[in-house]
Amino acid sequence: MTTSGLTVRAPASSANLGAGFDIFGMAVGLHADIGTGDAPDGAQQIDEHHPAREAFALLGGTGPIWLRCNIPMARGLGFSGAVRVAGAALAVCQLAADPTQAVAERSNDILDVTTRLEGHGDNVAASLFGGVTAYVDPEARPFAVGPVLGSARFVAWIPDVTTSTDKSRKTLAPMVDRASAVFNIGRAVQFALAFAHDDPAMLVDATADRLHQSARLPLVPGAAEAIATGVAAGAWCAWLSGSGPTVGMLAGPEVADEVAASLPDGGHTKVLPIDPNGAHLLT
Ligand SMILES: Nc1ncnc2c1ncn2[C@@H]1O[C@H](COP(=O)(O)OP(=O)(O)OP(=O)(O)O)[C@@H](O)[C@H]1O
Ligand SMILES: N[C@@H](CCO)C(=O)O
Repeated sequence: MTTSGLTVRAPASSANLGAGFDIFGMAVGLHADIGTGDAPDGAQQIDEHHPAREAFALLGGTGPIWLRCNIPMARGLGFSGAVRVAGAALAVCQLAADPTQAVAERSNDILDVTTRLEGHGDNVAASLFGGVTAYVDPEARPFAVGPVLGSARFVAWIPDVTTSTDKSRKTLAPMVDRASAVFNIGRAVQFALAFAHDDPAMLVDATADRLHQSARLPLVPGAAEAIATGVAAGAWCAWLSGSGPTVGMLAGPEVADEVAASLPDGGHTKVLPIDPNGAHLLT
């Protein structure tokens, strides 16, 4: 809390995780803080057109709000999902008799409003609940994340270009063939089983995809190379993060820096933890 207001934090997210298009999400250690009252250093007041403000207003929030955020926009790291979740969560805290319980008590409302605003629930489920999630309409199903995969590092290769998620979705074919559907179902199950067994070996090849990556990867120079190079350097798996342009990968903590160092020019890298917490009131 600031001296005169409330502050809510929500993490960035990587969506799809390969085969789980519009389903899987992973919260990662970059954050959007949104608050009422005095804005701290580095924060900006946000206007009525901002995605966070829309979510805040839809859940009954009133008055000026500010944003402080280290999530890059339009890079496939769930900026819009995180700020919408933080805005919606701030509204329920503002309205609650006990703000400390409000995000948990009204998580269904936050998920519902932010999914409608986003048009898909994968990013917001991860930003709201933390960890690794499956959005199975209309609910979010958090994965159990055991000690081995809980200590994994999310290595991000973040190109200098941006991708509009809305525009990118419109370029995807509306129909998929049965073989591609079967391929993706198998990989998505494999990915979920890797977490159920806390077994990184099962992640190998689990992020292959035939629903969206083949259309999107050619639009990002260096992205296919980043996937191949990261896996060759020791990452268990790699995928196009959300609609891109970022490539995400999971690696053990002992090789994560080496994986990051191997990635091609044309993007900067970050080595981040999986964020286990999701949206919460900062104390
Ligand atoms: N100040 C603002 N006012 C209005 N809209 C904004 C503002 N800041 C950001 N946005 C909107 O936020 C969205 C961010 O882009 P987009 O949803 O494509 O990327 P992202 O959330 O970072 O990535 P992804 O969902 O692929 O992980 C855009 O729709 C942009 O118009
Ligand atoms: N599932 C969404 C995620 C966007 O971050 C997409 O791939 O368009």
